[in-house]
Amino acid sequence: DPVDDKQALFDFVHNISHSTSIKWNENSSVCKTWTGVVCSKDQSGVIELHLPGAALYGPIPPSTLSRLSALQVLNLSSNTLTGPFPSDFSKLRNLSSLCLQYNNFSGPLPLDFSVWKNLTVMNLSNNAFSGNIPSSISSLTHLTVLNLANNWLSGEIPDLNVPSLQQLDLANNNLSGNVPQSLQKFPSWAFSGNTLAFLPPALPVQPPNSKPRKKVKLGKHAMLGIVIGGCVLGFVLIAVLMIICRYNKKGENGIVEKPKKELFSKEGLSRKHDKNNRISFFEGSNLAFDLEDLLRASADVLGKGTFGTTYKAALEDATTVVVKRLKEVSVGKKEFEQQIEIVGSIRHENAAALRAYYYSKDEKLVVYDYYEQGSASSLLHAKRGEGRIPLDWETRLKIAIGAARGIAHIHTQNGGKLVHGNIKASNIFLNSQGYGCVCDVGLPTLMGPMPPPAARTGGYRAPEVKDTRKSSPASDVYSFGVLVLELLTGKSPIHTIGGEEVVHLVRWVNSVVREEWTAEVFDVELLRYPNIEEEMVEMLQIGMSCVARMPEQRPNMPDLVKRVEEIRQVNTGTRPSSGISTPILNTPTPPSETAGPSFLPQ
Ligand SMILES: Nc1ncnc2c1ncn2[C@@H]1O[C@H](COP(=O)(O)OP(=O)(O)OP(=O)(O)O)[C@@H](O)[C@H]1O
Repeated sequence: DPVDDKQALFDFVHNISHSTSIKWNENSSVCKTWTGVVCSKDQSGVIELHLPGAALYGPIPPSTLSRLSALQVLNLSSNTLTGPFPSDFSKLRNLSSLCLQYNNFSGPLPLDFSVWKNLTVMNLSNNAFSGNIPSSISSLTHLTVLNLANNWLSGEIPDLNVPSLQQLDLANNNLSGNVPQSLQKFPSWAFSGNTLAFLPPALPVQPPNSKPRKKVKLGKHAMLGIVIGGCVLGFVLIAVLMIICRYNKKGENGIVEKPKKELFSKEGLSRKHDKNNRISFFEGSNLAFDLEDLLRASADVLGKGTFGTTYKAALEDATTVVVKRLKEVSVGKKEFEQQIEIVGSIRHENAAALRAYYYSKDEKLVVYDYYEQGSASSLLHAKRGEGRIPLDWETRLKIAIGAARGIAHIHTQNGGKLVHGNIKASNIFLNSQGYGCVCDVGLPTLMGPMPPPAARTGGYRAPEVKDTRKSSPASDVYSFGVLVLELLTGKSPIHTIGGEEVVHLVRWVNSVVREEWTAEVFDVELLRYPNIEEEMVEMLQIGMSCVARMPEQRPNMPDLVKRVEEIRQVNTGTRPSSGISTPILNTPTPPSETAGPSFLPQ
């Protein structure tokens, strides 16, 4: 056994609060029996340490793990580790994979990443790291995965020109400025939840003429020509300026309008619109503007989704709306209008009202109210770590109840033929009563065939759905189930664990429940609320029934509404007084998914 490494691990585990599942016996072989420890072939040193979800709590004791000089893989994800990034990790020169996601680390990232020359996977997401992204990351020439999402990182993104990089996620930070050219190849969701611009490459600056210029003597005629030419140009410029000033004067009062930030036009919203095409408003929308107003509105990009770019637009009359610029609309104008009329007529407190639309050859726009509090996704995942306001159980319950009611209502529309087709946490907002409210109804039917499940939507999409246009009520139920599991676990439908390993939330929940570690599935943020154990377990059972592999085994929406509404009523007054004990439920695994990885090695 590597004696020094064994001692280092011992010092670590004795100085940190941890779960009882770490069974490290001093008298047994560290290489053969210690949970989560992997040694080199010749057993001369510990090369991997995997302790995800091991209830590690507090700062990493200094001079413990940093003594594992041969360590290559360190996975301490999904714990409650706090404090700054451990500075002594700089001694772990052989690290190739560093996974500290889903903890409460805070403070700046280390300045000098060049010490970890072999690093290929780095996941520091879902912490409270702040400050800038260090440019020294570009010295990591083997880096393939970089995930810094859901932190408090700010400032500009340095030009991380790492050719080996294959996966990048910087979403939900406070980053600003332009996305460097070298990173624009990554999908836009990797940058969402920041204030970033995707600017085209700057035009190359003409190199100064290397040849020494010859001094040319100008003759008298040439000088006269230049003076006259200069005067004419001056007059033209003054005339143009006067015309511009006149044009900008408003009415009689002579006030010149302030220049506006016309992001729509900058982003390329076509000005070649057909004069005959007007924005059509739906009943009760209280909005009145035309395309010109929209073009003049100052707009911020909220994100780029499956259907196009979404903008938050502030109109001149101080109204704020959300405008989706749909790309790849495959249906013609008539079909578009028929479909959009169905969606636009929906009025339900749990379905976001479609306020207006615009259809022309070049542009297709849909307009919604702006939901200030953000989506269930941002409430759940943004800014994990210190300084975050946790999403309480009451709100999660209300999100699920509202979403269920909204989806159930959608399924009754158009003679029972309407489906949502894209239920996901980023499409659920909070209505004025704090209940879930479903947005983006029916958009998939307007689009061309969508590509096979991309990482961002795949986690919500029912296994039988190969093309988003072919969604069904049962596939909406599946997506709702994933949303429920996301609300319970605080984890995204697809996330990485151990860096290289992609985890499907549905499989993970199934495997944890099967292993009788049910309490481990719940979001640590929920553990602070007393007496909600039974409610969470009920919700878990609901979520798991929705994600059954076979569509016919899933419940229908009206039944689901009843079940989620009953969670509170049933448990009122009968809730246990204690916290969570393990195991609290031993549910037989539904025949839905194959087993996936669990958080702790057995
Ligand atoms: N009405 C709205 N009010 C506030 N934020 C919104 C609104 N509609 C969308 N957003 C936010 O804007 C961002 C981009 O939305 P968009 O719908 O384009 O993409 P998405 O939800 O990430 O994916 P998808 O296109 O598959 O729905 C998301 O963060 C979303 O939550």
